[in-house]
Amino acid sequence: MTNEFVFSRIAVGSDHAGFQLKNQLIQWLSDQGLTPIDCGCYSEESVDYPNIAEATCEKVLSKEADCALLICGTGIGISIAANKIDGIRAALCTDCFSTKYTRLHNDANVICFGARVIAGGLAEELLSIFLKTPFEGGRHQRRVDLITALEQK
Ligand SMILES: O=C(CO)[C@H](O)[C@H](O)[C@H](O)COP(=O)(O)O
Repeated sequence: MTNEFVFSRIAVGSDHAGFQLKNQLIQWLSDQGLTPIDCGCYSEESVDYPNIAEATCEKVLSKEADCALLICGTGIGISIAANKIDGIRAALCTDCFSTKYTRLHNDANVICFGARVIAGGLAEELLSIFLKTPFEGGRHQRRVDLITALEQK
């Protein structure tokens, strides 16, 4: 990992369970000089995470954002929803190793957190790793291409 960010515009979305962590991480992104794009939700009123996943991932597909961060209670529901969208490779991350390798090997373009699972400090650390780690390409590009081909079936 370098100290340089490889992404600068980050679409950020959460459901009600992730609302507080979303706000913390939006502040952290701004503090790093990056550009967070807040895709909601905008309060702790209950909302449905598939709608948030769709609205947030749309920013990546339209190239308004370079990548996205999604948060729900466990991170599972919102990552399942995001991975139904063509062109999205969403990774639910809870540790440094997986976070690094989902960028190096999977070219993940969405990182997901469970706000009821990990603390804010770890989330900041993982987000930093994700945003600073480039895709390795090579044999991994072939595998990512095979994933993309699955979307056409
Ligand atoms: O979908 C989830 C589980 O994968 C998310 O954690 C949601 O945030 C959670 O289900 C929301 O639960 P709530 O009881 O409606 O707050």
